[in-house]
Amino acid sequence: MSGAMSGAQYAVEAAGIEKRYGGVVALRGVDVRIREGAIYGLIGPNGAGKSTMFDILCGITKPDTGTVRVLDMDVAGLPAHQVARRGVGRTFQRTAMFGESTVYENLLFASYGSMRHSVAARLLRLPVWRQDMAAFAAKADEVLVTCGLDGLRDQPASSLAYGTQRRLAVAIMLMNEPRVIFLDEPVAGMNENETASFIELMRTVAKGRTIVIVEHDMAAIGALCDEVLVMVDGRPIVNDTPARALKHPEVIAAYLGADDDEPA
Ligand SMILES: Nc1ncnc2c1ncn2[C@@H]1O[C@H](COP(=O)(O)OP(=O)(O)OP(=O)(O)O)[C@@H](O)[C@H]1O
Repeated sequence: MSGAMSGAQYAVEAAGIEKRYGGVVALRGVDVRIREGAIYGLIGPNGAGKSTMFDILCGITKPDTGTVRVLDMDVAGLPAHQVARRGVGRTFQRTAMFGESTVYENLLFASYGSMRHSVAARLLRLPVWRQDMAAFAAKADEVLVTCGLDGLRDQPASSLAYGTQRRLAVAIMLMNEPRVIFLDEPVAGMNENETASFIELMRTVAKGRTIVIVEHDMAAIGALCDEVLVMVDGRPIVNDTPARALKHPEVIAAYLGADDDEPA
């Protein structure tokens, strides 16, 4: 692997990651170091091991071998829900939300886990409940504006256009104030305008956060990422800026050999 960038603080550090599924070797020894504040892409042809690596970095899949630290947590040794509670957010390819509920209600549901009040406090409208709800309302207002959803708060989630639903998925994630965000193919299925507006949103959201993206859309990767790791056949090939990584001879050869993506 060549061209790794230097940086003092890493939000994500994984070393020696190996993973097998029965006889299939998905990852053959992958190291990743992602600087705090970076927008970092995992790319490569189909079957390269990107999704497996991504799931390992955010704690959903456990590696067979290797260590993973995110925000100094030992992610490989923690249950996924604990990782999620400690500053790590993730969106999924299939949008996870309550379709019949409004945009605002979806934000409220996402916030219950971090609220302090009991059911009794809510029923009795005790001060602890009022404080939680005031904090929620302030946060929700901020997140709705950031995500361009402030005019849509009372709309059922299922009535939103696909690209807007994806922005709601980001809003839901932002309610828990993640410091590291994992985005799984965020612009897949979006039209050109939706993609452009999503990229704009990600630039805003990236301020003060680290973002890790798996994405097949190379234009989106080029527009967003400071740095990419190109994986081929379970191995890291190059870690560099998108423009330089996509000129690497092994990367060009790997994409030419695949029938799915084009590297430029
Ligand atoms: N749950 C699983 N069971 C068996 N094999 C798996 C499983 N998940 C992944 N694999 C295999 O591991 C390898 C890496 O898959 P992975 O999905 O991580 O690649 P990818 O780069 O994300 O591919 P794509 O771009 O097509 O999503 C592939 O050979 C895949 O078939």
